[in-house]
Amino acid sequence: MTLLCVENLSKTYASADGPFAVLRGVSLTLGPGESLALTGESGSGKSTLLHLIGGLDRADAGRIMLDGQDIARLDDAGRAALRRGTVGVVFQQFNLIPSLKIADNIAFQARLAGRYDPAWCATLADRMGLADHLRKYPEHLSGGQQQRVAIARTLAPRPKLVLADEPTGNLDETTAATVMALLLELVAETGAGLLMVTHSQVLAARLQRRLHLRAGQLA
Ligand SMILES: Nc1ncnc2c1ncn2[C@@H]1O[C@H](COP(=O)(O)OP(=O)(O)OP(=O)(O)O)[C@@H](O)[C@H]1O
Repeated sequence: MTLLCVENLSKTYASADGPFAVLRGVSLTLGPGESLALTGESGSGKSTLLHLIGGLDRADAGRIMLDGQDIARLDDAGRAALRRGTVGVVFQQFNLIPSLKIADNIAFQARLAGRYDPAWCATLADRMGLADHLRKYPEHLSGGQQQRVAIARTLAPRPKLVLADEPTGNLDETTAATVMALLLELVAETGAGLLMVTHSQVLAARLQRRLHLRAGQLA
């Protein structure tokens, strides 16, 4: 089954100069285990598209089928369940919870989703090189370590689809490469689909497919 099917999606924002059509009939599909890079100039609507797919915002027209469900037809509880368990999101900002130790940050999303698996969380921490940091708080970790925590947290509930928005944009080149390699490796192992926004052609080339967003449409 197709994991994600986006059909003819449109989104218009109100601006001071009148309505601004960010997305104008965007369609794409993604299967389980597939990875897709989404590139496009700044302001081309990449983050908007990711937010719509993640159920964080609503489209004006078109349809998003995720895991066989039309997400526009879900009620609030259904959308919340989708955001917690089916879809995992990694942003450029790490968004860790400062008052929670690393172990609890990693487990947070999975616990919310009722899918906490201690052995899998331990594996993620291990693979991410975080095993020695589990009792620390986020402020005591480097940027690269914090982003690895954020990725582990996203993967902990075993989402079927991972949405990543410039996930290594805040890291230096070497750290970014390491973190990206881990992300790709673990996503591949879980069999999730990956849709990643990036400005980097080098990163985009590491994914199986690539789409470019221009003037609100995909090329
Ligand atoms: N909530 C909003 N209200 C009004 N306009 C918005 C809103 N969110 C985004 N926009 C506008 O929509 C356009 C697309 O924004 P978006 O963040 O999706 O672009 P992007 O391709 O992700 O850009 P970047 O690569 O710089 O992150 C921009 O012109 C932005 O100003």
